[in-house]
Amino acid sequence: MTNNEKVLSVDNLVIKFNLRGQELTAIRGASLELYKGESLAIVGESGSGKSVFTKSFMGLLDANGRIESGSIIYKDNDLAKYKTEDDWIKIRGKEIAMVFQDPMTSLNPLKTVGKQVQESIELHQNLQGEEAKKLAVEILNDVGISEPERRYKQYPHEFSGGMRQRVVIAIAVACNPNILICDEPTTALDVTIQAQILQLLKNLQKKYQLTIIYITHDLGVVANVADRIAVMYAGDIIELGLSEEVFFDPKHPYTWALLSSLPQLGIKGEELYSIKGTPPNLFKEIKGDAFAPRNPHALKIDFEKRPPYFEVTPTHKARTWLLDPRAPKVEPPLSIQKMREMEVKRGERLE
Ligand SMILES: Nc1ncnc2c1ncn2[C@@H]1O[C@H](COP(=O)(O)OP(=O)(O)OP(=O)(O)O)[C@@H](O)[C@H]1O
Repeated sequence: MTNNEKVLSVDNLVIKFNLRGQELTAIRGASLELYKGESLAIVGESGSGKSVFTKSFMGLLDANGRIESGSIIYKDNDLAKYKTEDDWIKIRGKEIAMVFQDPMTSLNPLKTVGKQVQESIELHQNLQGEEAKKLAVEILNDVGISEPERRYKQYPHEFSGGMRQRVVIAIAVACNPNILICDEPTTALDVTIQAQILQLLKNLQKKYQLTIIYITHDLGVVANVADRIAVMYAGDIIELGLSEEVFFDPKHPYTWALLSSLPQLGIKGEELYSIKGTPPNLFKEIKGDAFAPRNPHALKIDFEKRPPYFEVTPTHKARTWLLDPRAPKVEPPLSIQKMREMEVKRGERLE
């Protein structure tokens, strides 16, 4: 985290969808503060609400969705109250931009990639024609596209998947946004290219002073790029902390489960941990801790009352009754304890 200046404050956000006359609560009172220049990863399994949560910052909820309550404060404005496209035009791209998983859905197949970057510059920055073109070539170069002048004139189908994702990132950067949301930006790519794209985003973050939100279901992917991690479960952020706090001292049993299921953390002889059961039905009201039915350590109160956030450190908090001083002491799974021991030893070696 580079400083304490807040760029976005989300407070108690509730988002509902209407589906064939029934109501689904996708986001259940989630709060988050985003600081200038940081990179924050939002992790959680499919359906936990990562996309809905972040799409609401750009007015991109599907037509059957609505913000029921809560606020999203950006530059003294409450985006949760924005209703019209005229309102959102001022935010989308210009202030908050998004890079989606599949580059083909964001690119126009009928326009050269250079033109698409240039149009983004013309729309969002005060530059036109040759000047905009010059900057477009520069940005293509910045995102690691070699021979940018030649490639400017090519069409998306002439690029590989990884190169297309670089173009999509170039278009987002060309809007000169404050916040860049990357929704599973590397899922569709193979492992080596994934690492290159993450490194590229890291470099661009510095150069363009971006605040980045990474959305992913794979904690392993963001281990090296995120300053902070927010863990999402059933439409709420259940743990939030600096990356090393969430990795090496996780407190919520769901975070334990998520971390233990990473193949790279598997311990020889110990069966790979998998999260049993299914996420809760979001059509129904959730009582207590949403993870309780799947939590082998659940207490009676977990089924009755939603846990508040308990502060672990000034930068780390988790919504679990296990952190209540009256709770019995429960040790995290062996793989988590081992990982922590390894980190402590590594720290001692470095001292
Ligand atoms: N238009 C919609 N209508 C009804 N329900 C929706 C709609 N969009 C999203 N949802 C529901 O909202 C919940 C959160 O979805 P969301 O896409 O944010 O999850 P996610 O964590 O991003 O998952 P994934 O990793 O699969 O993208 C899910 O239960 C999903 O089915």
